[in-house]
Amino acid sequence: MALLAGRTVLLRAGVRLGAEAATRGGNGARRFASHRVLVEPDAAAGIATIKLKNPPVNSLSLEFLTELIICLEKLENDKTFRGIILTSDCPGIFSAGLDLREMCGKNPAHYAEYWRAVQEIWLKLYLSNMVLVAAINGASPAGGCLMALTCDYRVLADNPRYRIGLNETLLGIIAPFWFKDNLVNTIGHRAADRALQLGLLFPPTEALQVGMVDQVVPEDQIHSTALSVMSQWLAIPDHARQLTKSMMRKATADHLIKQREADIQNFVSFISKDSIQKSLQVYLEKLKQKKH
Ligand SMILES: CCCCC/C=C\C/C=C\C=C\CC(=O)SCCNC(=O)CCNC(=O)[C@H](O)C(C)(C)COP(=O)(O)OP(=O)(O)OC[C@H]1O[C@@H](n2cnc3c(N)ncnc32)[C@H](O)[C@@H]1OP(=O)(O)O
Repeated sequence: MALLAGRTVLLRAGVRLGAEAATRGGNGARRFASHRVLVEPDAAAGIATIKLKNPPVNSLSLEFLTELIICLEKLENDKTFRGIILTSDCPGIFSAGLDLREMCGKNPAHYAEYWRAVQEIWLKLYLSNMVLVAAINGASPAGGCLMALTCDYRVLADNPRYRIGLNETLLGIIAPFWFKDNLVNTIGHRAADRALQLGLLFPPTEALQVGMVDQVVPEDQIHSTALSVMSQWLAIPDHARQLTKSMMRKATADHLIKQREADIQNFVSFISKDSIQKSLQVYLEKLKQKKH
């Protein structure tokens, strides 16, 4: 069982926490990994590196999101850790965003369950008491970008194929208001207005210019840079940093929390429309045919 938004929910079949590996790392810290979320703890430094491993593209399926939510809950409750580095184990891809197959051809109850999990991961990451550094080592569209935007600092590997942004309009869908709020808080209103309407995916140089990421570094330096940024952030006393983070983020998170059920209903009715289903299917088909 896992706690989702204060409710205890049964994990769907297939998400078997019993299948977790729990071993001790070299420094004595407990190392745990589910199928798709690898955690590399450095207890001495108080840092855990989370590696997303849902090949081929780290799309955020319901099962993957559920594993990630559980992993974050565990880390948040473990006083050993003060910081998380969020990165990918899939070469060239940070995350392809929400799993389009969860939003196509399913029933309203499924859409509602899925959307609640999407809200939950965002709230968990955005309101985390820990320092979150995104080491973005691959393409990061839509929901992948959103995950990075929840972090306190973003380092992007310098590769023109690693584009980042909220490209929802290109799929014929709309970024929800809380995706938009998170983006506005990061790059400002004018840049967000343009980026959202055009569904812009920024290559590294432009992402840095617009403020979507804080640093662009050669690919082989991404982890060392994330570690050095982390040590700078961890030098700040936790209570002062955490209260400041909460002061900066609470209003944005409360905006969603207050409208959570209405947001789920909006999503379900929007995504169930025939025209939206058609757009998503066409987009998925294009992705599949790209290779042929
Ligand atoms: C008024 C009320 C409003 C309420 C709100 C309403 C709506 C909001 C709803 C939703 C918001 C959604 C946000 C999202 O995150 S949507 C997802 C957007 N993601 C993308 O556009 C990325 C698509 N993928 C890519 O561009 C490329 O795959 C990528 C650059 C990531 C990697 O390229 P690469 O060439 O390496 O790999 P591919 O060959 O393209 O893909 C391999 C394999 O994976 C499948 N796939 C890719 N992305 C997804 C995905 N997001 N979901 C599911 N599956 C994906 C792809 O089809 C290939 O499959 P196969 O051919 O091997 O079977």
